[in-house]
Amino acid sequence: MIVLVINAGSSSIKYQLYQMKSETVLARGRVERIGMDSAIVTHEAEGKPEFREVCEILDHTSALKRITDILVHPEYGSLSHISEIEAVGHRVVHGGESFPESVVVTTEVKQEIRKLFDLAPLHNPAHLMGILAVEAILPDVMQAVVFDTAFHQTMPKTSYLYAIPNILYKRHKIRRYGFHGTSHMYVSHQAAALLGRPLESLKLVTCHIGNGVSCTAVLNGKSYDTSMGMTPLEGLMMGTRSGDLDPAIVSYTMAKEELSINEVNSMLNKHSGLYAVSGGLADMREIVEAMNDGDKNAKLAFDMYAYRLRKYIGAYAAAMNGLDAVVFTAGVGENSPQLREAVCEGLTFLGLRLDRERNRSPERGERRITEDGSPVEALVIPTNEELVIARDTYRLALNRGKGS
Ligand SMILES: Nc1ncnc2c1ncn2[C@@H]1O[C@H](COP(=O)(O)OP(=O)(O)O)[C@@H](O)[C@H]1O
Ligand SMILES: CC(=O)OP(=O)(O)O
Ligand SMILES: [Mg+2]
Repeated sequence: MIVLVINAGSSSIKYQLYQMKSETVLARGRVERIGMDSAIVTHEAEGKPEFREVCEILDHTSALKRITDILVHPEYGSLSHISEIEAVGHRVVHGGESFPESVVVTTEVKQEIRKLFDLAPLHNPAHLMGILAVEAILPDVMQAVVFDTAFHQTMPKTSYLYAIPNILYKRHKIRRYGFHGTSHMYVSHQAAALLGRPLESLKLVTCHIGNGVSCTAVLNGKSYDTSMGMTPLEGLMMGTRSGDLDPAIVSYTMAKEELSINEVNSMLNKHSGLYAVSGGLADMREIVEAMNDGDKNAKLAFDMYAYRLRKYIGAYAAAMNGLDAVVFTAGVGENSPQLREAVCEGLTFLGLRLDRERNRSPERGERRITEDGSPVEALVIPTNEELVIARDTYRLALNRGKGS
């Protein structure tokens, strides 16, 4: 069975085309910097030349159209016709409490995803656009959704409740959900394999550092605590999101600046984080470049970002009463040795001894970046949310009696 996986992030769509019987990736690619002045499209397929273009792509729907065109392109594509795709699996960021596991898309599922728009304003709208765009291009294909929130359903009440009146949880399900769960789950399994130890015996802090950023305390293979909360706004500093702040700032800013609820939400989600502190740069590559050119605001943004990561790692080591390894993953975590160094620098007290050369090596793939014998390890593990989504989609398609 051929399965197409769509991972629509806030600023990118990544996709992979799988032959599931052998779990082979037939093609993969990404559209990055969606909605910015120039988007970057990259695509590679087994036995075909690589494809790359820089063009203007304003929204997720146009991005998906570009992807399906490339998949059937005579020179770069892997399919003769788009109908060869038998199932499509989507990443969906917010599943609330309705979806503890992956499901097949139905009218009700789409309604639920829509109901959660307010709780994941940068993501759920993009996911639904993706689902609708696939419906338009492949009306008969089975679609499944795999939720970022599912892995964190194991968090204890002490982690997921807010210290506010309980009626708000009862009435409105106001609690912490956590996100990037598919990624945190995948890298924890890979970390255990790399360390050669059972996951059930490990205390890990997994750091998913992409455009969105979250850390998870993974205790004995389960999510014990995570930095994102009811929405993907809580926790660490991100590309355009503030992360943690004093909640009183919201009403105070609304009063002082005469802002509406939407305006203040937009400020915290789209105009804060690296972007706000650096004075307009949300992309870590640009931050590092500006910082190396002596830009003081970019340096401050970078330092705050790294400092906050270090604080969370320390807090989670305390939460688990110990730490075996810190795992770095996603766009920044996998590709920025400077950031990893800045985070690890202050963790020697925990027994994490970074090996600078290993950290800076251009090697890709899963690897240790600590010195031999370091009591706490640091690992780089490229995430593979797509593989987890493909497997769940395949399982759901087989359950419905579709091909093999
Ligand atoms: N070589 C690199 N050095 C530093 N940052 C990088 C590098 N490559 C990618 N990134 C950063 O990764 C981030 C995007 O990560 P990604 O996981 O793809 O995000 P998302 O899925 O949230 O869209 C961007 O901030 C980008 O600058
Ligand atoms: C939940 C979230 O922040 O996702 P992303 O990192 O893809 O923006
Ligand atoms: Mg992502």
